[in-house]
Amino acid sequence: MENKKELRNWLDEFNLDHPLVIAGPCSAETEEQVVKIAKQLKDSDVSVLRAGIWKPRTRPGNFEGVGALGLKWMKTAKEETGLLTTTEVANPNHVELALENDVDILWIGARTTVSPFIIQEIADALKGTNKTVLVKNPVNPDLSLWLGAVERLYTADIKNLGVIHRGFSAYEKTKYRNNPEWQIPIDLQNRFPDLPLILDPSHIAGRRDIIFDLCQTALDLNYDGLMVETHHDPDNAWSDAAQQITPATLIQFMKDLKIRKEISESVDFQNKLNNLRAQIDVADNHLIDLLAKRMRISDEIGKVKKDQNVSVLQTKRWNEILGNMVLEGEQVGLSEEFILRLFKAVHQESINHQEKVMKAK
Ligand SMILES: C=C(O[C@@H]1C=C(C(=O)O)C=C[C@H]1O)C(=O)O
Repeated sequence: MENKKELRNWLDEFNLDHPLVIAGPCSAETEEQVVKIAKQLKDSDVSVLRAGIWKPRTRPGNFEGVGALGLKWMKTAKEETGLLTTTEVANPNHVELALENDVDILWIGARTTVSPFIIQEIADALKGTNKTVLVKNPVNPDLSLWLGAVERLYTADIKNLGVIHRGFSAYEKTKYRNNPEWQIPIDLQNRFPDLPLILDPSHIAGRRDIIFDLCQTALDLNYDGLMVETHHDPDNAWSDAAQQITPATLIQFMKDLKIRKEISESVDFQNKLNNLRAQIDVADNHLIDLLAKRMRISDEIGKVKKDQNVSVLQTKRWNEILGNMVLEGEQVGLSEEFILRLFKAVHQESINHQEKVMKAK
């Protein structure tokens, strides 16, 4: 699959002067709830109503969705508000029921994207339709798995495609429910600039107080849309209560968010940008020289260790460096998260260098 302008045709057809907004409850709970939320979202920037019908849960015993009945409620909501509808499908039976009930856009969840078998089954079930399918990132931070699922659908002749960034699970606990790992969707945009990219801030955040910030970051990174979990009474939602916001809050967010353009024709802006970018280029070259120098020193340490048959990894020394660098970084405005990532990468490269020295005949 190659990048093509046509990849964004389905999105362009919305003819919007703002990002595409998909909103609605985590789960469809009752007909009244679905219709009520849809009505509160109508006459705003929201174009598509979302609701989970089948809810794959991490552990059994939680509310697992109302099932096919909820699709009828979404149809009613669509008739009453004119909003399009979207839901998650996780198998061919879901696809069949969604098609029967006139769901406009289907999305594939993070736990489904990880399985090429199921993606193929879903692709087969969609053959011959012109539905738009949005593929959420897989739970693990793996761009090729994500793009593999998209490609599989594309090859099965499903041409109206998009991706949803919902964050990635991580072993280490952070302030996010799912780590954003912004680098992955940035890489994805590099390879497929015309594949519509939508942020799901709700699943990244897991809590409502950082949703606005995530949305703004996405707009700063040229995302094409937002999919936000929205409930008329978030605290009493049957699933994901902590991360849902009210329709009124979302409507206010859409007023407060700054929509960026990718370029500006202003000559003054171009001059300033060129000047600063030249300074970045110089700084980057310094970084490379410095890293190369550090690795040459590490190679020397490798030789000394080899002579004495001492192990490459020196945990005590490494922890001292890490602790010191976090403190140093803090003083010059570099986040702990960044310092840890940076130095872990530097340490790994240093180890690779020493390994090479140790293994050399
Ligand atoms: C360079 C060394 O070897 C390894 C690499 C380190 C580094 O790159 O800073 C630190 C400790 C060791 O795990 C060393 O022992 O000092």
